Amino acid sequence: MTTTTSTSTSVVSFAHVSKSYGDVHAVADLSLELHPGETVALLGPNGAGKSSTLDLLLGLRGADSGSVRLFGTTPEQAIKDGRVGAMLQSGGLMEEVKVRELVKLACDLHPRPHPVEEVLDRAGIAQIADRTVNKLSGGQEQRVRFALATAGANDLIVLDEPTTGMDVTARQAFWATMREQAQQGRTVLFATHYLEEADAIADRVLVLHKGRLLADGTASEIKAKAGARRIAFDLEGAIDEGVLRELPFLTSFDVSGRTVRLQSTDADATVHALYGLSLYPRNLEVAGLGLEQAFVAITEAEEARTA
Ligand SMILES: Nc1ncnc2c1ncn2[C@@H]1O[C@H](COP(=O)(O)OP(=O)(O)OP(=O)(O)O)[C@@H](O)[C@H]1O
Repeated sequence: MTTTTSTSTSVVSFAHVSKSYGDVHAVADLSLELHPGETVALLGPNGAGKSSTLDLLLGLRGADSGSVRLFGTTPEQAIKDGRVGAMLQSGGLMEEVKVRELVKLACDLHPRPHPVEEVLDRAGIAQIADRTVNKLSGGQEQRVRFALATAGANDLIVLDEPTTGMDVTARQAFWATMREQAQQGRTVLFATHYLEEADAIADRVLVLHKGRLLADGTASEIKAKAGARRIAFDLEGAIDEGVLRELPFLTSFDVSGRTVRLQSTDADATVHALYGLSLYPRNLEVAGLGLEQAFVAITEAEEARTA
C-alpha cells in the first residue's frame, strides 16, 4: 500500500523549492500543487526553468531548499511505486534494440504494467515495432519515448516538450491519447514552447520566467491576467496620431495605412473616449489577447519590473 494520507488529493506538491547553478536561479521559491485528472502546461521562454522543475519533480536533481512531494511521498518512492511515467527531452534510447524489445523491457520493469501490444498500439508504433531504435525518425523516436512513459498504469505523466519533431497528424494523435489518459483520472504535466498547444490542451497553465511562477490559471485566466485587450478600427480622412495616442489606458499603438491597432487595459473606456473625439471608427473590433500575446505581456512586464 502506498503512503497517501492527508495529501492524497495532491499529486505533486512543491513547497518553496529553489535550485541554483552557480549564480543562475533556475528555480526560485516555487510552490505549487497539482491534482488528479489535471492537464497542466508548463510554459516559459528558453531558460525559464521548465526542465529544471521537471528534473526536481522526478528526483533527478535535488533541491537546494524547499520540499518536493509526489503522492505524499518522495519522488524516488513514487517512481518506485510505478505511479509516475516520464518522457524527457534528453537521454538517449538504447540504440541496437528493436522497438518492441525496448517497450517490453519498460513493461517488465513497471510494477503495474500494461500489455506490450497495447502500449505499442496506443503510441502508434505497432507497425514499426520490429525496427531497431537507431533507424527511427525524430518523430518516431518521440513516439517510442511516449510508449515508455505509458508502459504502466501511472497516475502522473510528465512530458518535456513531447511533440517536438512530430508532424501535425502525429501531434494531434498524441494529444488525443493524452486526453484519454487525463479522462481516466491521470494527471498530465507537460512543458511546451507551443502556446497554441497549451491553449488547446491544458486546463491549467503555469507560466515560468527566470525560475519564478508568474501566473497559474486556466488559459483564459492567464489572458485576463495580461489585462489588455486589442482594439482595431479603420479611420477615414487624415489620421491624427498625436490625438489618438492620448486615448486612455493604451499599452500599445500602431497605425498602418487606414488601420489603427491598439492594446488597452480598459477597452470600454478607450472606445468610449474614441467616440468622444468625434471620430467615426469603421470595422471596430475589440478582442482579448491570444495566449501568446498574454504570455509576452506577462513576461515583458516582469522583465520591466525586475530590470
Ligand atoms: N546543469 C546545469 N548547469 C548550469 N546551468 C544550468 C544547468 N541546467 C540548467 N541550467 C541553467 O538554468 C536555467 C534554467 O534552465 P532550464 O533548462 O531548466 O530551462 P528551460 O525552461 O527548460 O529552457 P528551454 O526551454 O530552453 O529548454 C538556464 O539559465 C540554464 O542555463
